[in-house]
Amino acid sequence: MSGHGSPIRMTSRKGGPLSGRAEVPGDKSISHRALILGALSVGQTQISGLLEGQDVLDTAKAMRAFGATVTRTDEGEWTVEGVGVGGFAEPADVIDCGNSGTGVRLIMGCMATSPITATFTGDASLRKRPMGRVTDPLSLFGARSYGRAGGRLPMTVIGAAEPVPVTYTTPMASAQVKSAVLLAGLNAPGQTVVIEKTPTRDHTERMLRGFGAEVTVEATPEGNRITLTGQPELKAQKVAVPRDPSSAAFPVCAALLVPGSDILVPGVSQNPTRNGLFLTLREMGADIEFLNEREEGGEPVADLRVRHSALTGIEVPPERAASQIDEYPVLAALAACATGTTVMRGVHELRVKESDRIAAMARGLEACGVRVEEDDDTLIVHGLGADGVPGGATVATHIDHRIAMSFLILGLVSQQPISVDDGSPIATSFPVFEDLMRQLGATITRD
Ligand SMILES: O=C(O)C1=C[C@@H](OP(=O)(O)O)[C@@H](O)[C@H](O)C1
Ligand SMILES: C=C(OP(=O)(O)O)C(=O)O
Repeated sequence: MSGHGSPIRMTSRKGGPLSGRAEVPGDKSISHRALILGALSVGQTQISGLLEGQDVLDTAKAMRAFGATVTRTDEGEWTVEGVGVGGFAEPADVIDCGNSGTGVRLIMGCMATSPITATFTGDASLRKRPMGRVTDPLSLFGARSYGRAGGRLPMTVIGAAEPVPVTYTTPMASAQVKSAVLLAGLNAPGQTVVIEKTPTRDHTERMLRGFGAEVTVEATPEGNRITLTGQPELKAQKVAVPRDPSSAAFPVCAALLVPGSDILVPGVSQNPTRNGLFLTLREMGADIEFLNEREEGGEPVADLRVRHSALTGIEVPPERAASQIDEYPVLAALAACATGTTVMRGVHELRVKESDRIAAMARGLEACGVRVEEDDDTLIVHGLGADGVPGGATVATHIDHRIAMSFLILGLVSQQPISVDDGSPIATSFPVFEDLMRQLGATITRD
């Protein structure tokens, strides 16, 4: 049974300014996709800068179970010897995707149009998350699935022996759903179409093109219409993974909050489907310079110079939600130290992440002395100003890496230290978080 190791209680407290370079690891979304598309290609894909977080390591293990050869060199490069589109073997055992929604949903997509059966599970957090959002469209290709009530893991997917192509409008803004449909479409004859009302991260489309698939994107009144031509031969590639903007968010917000700080965060992806937080922070008054803007691995990147700033609460435009969806927890923590109120609407999707992130942030902030309001789709944080957050609480993280990191950042400026009951899930996305923050000068300890 998939588990979750012993809890690691962690505490952060006030200290001096942060300075230096924060070299955050590779992008998690791109890392999953590089392994998956490598496995679906012919030849040897070479990946540099892969995020070696547990979520991605679980995807690497899954790709081996479907027949790909995945290896790591001593220099930290990864290679994937692929089996080609339609070449997946039936795994001999249950596929355990750990804590990763991206891993399980994308992998379900890419096996659903092959005549094989696979059973998926995950940790206690992933087993609570809805899978119907991917198995519903996968059934249109001819796949069948059997899971627990509410479309929960463990779940068995029986791939379609004679898949048909699909046209599907995603009912929620989700790159995981979009990607699952496109990956399933790879092994269906003809054209598979995904229509999304709100644009979501486009790494699957970019990388599919990079591996040789034909993918077109057309803006229509209904939203983006993405068309994939099925059964291409994907060719192995060299992939350079840019640094993860969702991980960069933590040192960036820490530097904005801690007086006197001045840090450089190099090589961070600035893909417009991912950069919402940086726009929001600037509107709040953040001093962030975007230096040396360039292209790396098919993605726009920049070096961010971030200095301590006085911040003001804002109303975050709801149409920006998809482009900063994973950054709301740390934004909520930062908003607690702004002057005035920060209103975050259109954020219902946060309720079905590793935890219910609206509830987890609201309860944690309240425990730290911050007034919040929430409804199904909204989180409102009443800022207490730069030195105003009392802290002095232990916050429940609910097996959610981003909740843990967000409160450890808040503890760097609250009047009393803040503890999290379990920092172990941080290793799913940002295994070097503690070391990196300590090197910048932050005081974060394991109790
Ligand atoms: O496709 C991806 O790589 C991701 C999509 C997002 O999830 P949704 O598709 O559920 O919005 C995001 O929250 C997740 O961290 C990564
Ligand atoms: C939501 C996240 O990941 P996933 O859905 O892949 O578990 C995240 O990393 O914040």
